[in-house]
Amino acid sequence: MTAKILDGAALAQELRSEFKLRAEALAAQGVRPGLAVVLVGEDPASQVYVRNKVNACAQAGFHSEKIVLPPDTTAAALLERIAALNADPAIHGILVQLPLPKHIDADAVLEAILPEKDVDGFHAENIGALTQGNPRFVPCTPQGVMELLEKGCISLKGQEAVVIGRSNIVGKPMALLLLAAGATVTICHSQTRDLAFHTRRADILVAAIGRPRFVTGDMIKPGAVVIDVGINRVPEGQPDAGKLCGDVDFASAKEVASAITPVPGGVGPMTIAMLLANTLLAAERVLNGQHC
Ligand SMILES: NC(=O)C1=CN([C@@H]2O[C@H](COP(=O)(O)OP(=O)(O)OC[C@H]3O[C@@H](n4cnc5c(N)ncnc54)[C@H](OP(=O)(O)O)[C@@H]3O)[C@@H](O)[C@H]2O)C=CC1
Ligand SMILES: Nc1nc(=O)c2c([nH]1)NC[C@@H]1CN(c3ccc(C(=O)N[C@@H](CCC(=O)O)C(=O)O)cc3)C=[N+]21
Repeated sequence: MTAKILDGAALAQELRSEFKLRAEALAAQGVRPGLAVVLVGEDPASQVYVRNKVNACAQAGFHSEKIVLPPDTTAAALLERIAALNADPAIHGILVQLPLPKHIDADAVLEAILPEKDVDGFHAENIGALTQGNPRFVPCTPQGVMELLEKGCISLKGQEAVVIGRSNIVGKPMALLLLAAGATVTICHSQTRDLAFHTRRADILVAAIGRPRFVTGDMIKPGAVVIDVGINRVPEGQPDAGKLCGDVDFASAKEVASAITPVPGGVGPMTIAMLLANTLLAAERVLNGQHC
């Protein structure tokens, strides 16, 4: 058996065409959706992501601003930039690229973003709302995964879902969304005693670990749906060294799973599409006066 490929790149492209139409409709009413992306430092991978986000905005007819600050930027200076973006009516969404340099308290920065402009969904208020089952902005990566599952007609009610990873940006919100959709959810992490015991029980397995090709075919239940969130470089000495790979060993996993997301072309493009979706939502809410 070879698994069906859940094509995130194609679905993201489809969604982005829809967003363009919605942005045009908003612009006709005098509001052009605007996203600000703030990058502190010179990490090359972050630079690529930020460029991709800004390009996606341009293609969909959004206004966007890229704010690049030097690596030695103080927390106070960053907070000042955020305060200015909070007050800027042309900006509906603010994203501060993570990770931030170690000398800056990332939580304090995320809390400084106005909740109604927090298109990443990382502000405590938005996480609280999601936890209570009343979401305002759903974090982009887990939201993208849910869209892919829905598009793939994968039902979640009563299914055993296992999420590997418990980060605030992926693992935890992913588990909350699967739970809300009716799955029975297990969250695994680096202290989990017998990881394979859990993964082999999963009807839906989500890997958000940050370790190249960590999940192998023998850890997967035959027929499971495998979602690979990881974005890693293939280590030296392995086939395709230096290229992008996920947290799942695609070659062995696709022989066992019923459906699987590739890397690249799976969850990553969906994350960017959901960032545009959240920015549109923020702009639509301004037009409809749904906050303040
Ligand atoms: N496709 C996309 O759009 C996105 C992709 N990513 C990618 O997803 C991956 C995860 O990102 P993120 O959540 O930010 O990463 P973090 O490093 O914040 O979290 C990784 C999680 O994996 C767990 N973990 C690490 N090693 C093991 C192990 N050996 N066994 C079991 N669990 C383990 C950690 O456990 P513990 O908590 O105990 O340390 C932690 O909870 C990365 O590859 C990242 O690049 C991230 C964001 C978006
Ligand atoms: N505040 C904040 N919000 C984020 O959403 C956020 C962040 N910080 N920090 C880093 C992670 C990572 N992330 C990705 C987004 C898109 C791709 C993506 O488009 N990947 C393409 C490949 C891109 C390439 O070729 O490098 C793919 O998988 O096909 C990957 C990773 C968002 N993150």
